[in-house]
Amino acid sequence: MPRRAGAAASPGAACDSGGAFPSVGGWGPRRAPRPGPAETPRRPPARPVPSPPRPEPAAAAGREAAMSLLSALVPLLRVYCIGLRVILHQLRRRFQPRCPPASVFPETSAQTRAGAPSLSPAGNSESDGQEVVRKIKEETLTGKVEFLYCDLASMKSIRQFVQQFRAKNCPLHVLVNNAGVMLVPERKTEDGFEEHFGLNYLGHFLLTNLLLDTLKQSGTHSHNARIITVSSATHYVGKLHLNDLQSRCSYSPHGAYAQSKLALVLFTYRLQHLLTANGSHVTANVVDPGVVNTELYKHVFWVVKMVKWMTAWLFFKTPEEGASTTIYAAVSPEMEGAGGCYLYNEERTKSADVAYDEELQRRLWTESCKMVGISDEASRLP
Ligand SMILES: NC(=O)c1ccc[n+]([C@@H]2O[C@H](COP(=O)([O-])OP(=O)(O)OC[C@H]3O[C@@H](n4cnc5c(N)ncnc54)[C@H](O)[C@@H]3O)[C@@H](O)[C@H]2O)c1
Repeated sequence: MPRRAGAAASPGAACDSGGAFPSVGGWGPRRAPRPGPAETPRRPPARPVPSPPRPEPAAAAGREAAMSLLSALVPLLRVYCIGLRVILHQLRRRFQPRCPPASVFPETSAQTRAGAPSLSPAGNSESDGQEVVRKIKEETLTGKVEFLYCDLASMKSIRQFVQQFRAKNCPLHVLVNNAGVMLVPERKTEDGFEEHFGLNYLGHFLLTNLLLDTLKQSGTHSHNARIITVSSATHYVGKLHLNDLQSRCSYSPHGAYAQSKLALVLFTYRLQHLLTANGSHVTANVVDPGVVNTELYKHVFWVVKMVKWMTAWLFFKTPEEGASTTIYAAVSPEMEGAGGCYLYNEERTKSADVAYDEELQRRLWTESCKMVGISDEASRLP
């Protein structure tokens, strides 16, 4: 700072001094030689230009620390506020008399028990994946379940997964973009992206785009292929910083998580727009599971962890309850042909206003294509 202030003052002083520092090089206008002392016309002495007050280094550092604290605190409070609102809503619903959610998924159970669809749970943990495969096989008596490794924090791994999947020549009727991390400390993915943005958003952006041809070939007029992307209520308080998507200027884990979830909503709406413009038999919807008792909270502050541990049975949804809207979006006959919806508690609802901003959707899409290295063919479409 002091250097900048000094640098700014010098040229001004030079100009005002009426040639105290005459131009000698080629850049400034040539001037007549300076008159000698006898001929010097009487001019009032040049007034020194007051340089801007220099901030004390300690004060500046203090102000900077306060600003960065504030930029971490605001997203934190916003995320906790929206979390509390969702919890209160869940609690009210829990004690409301409702019809049992019985026959929402008759198709699924029939299909899976008959062994019709094959499933490819994908993830970055071989042991967890094999456990999922074992459970599905146990419950559905179908052998067509195979775990495929895919690390969504690595563009290379995503490309390898897609290659492996395509080599199987299987149709793809439902793609669920579910993986996510929350409130991780500031760190980068293998490709150098901020982890929330890189994994939660860009990973799914690339995966979906690479699988789009297979999805288009699998969907039909009466049975559209479906893309379901799991977002979160935190998107309502998210801010998309198009000029700083990697949170380089200031990092807040809460802000970064909320931004990644808002990006997923913007992405889904843009994707649906492009699919419709293309006449594809594929739909894209976005799901908010609510506040669910899962491993997602492993990076929260220990006090919050304690509170969660004591109260989750009352305030949080079980993983099964949390998954129900995703399953509804994936198989419900009511959702056949419906795209561009934000679903919460198995109902269509409104997402944040900013998510409907088509210009923002378009700009994010273009930027994302550049980041993951795919061509933005959509840029030619309206
Ligand atoms: N739990 C909640 O309260 C809540 C609320 C809103 C939204 N969500 C969203 O629901 C989704 C599922 O989260 P969850 O609550 O089941 O949490 P979870 O931690 O139990 O599950 C996250 C999943 O993501 C997978 N994953 C993490 N990193 C990965 C990587 N690099 N590559 C591939 N897979 C990876 C994990 O293996 C795990 O299966 C997330 O997108 C999350 O943001 C959860």
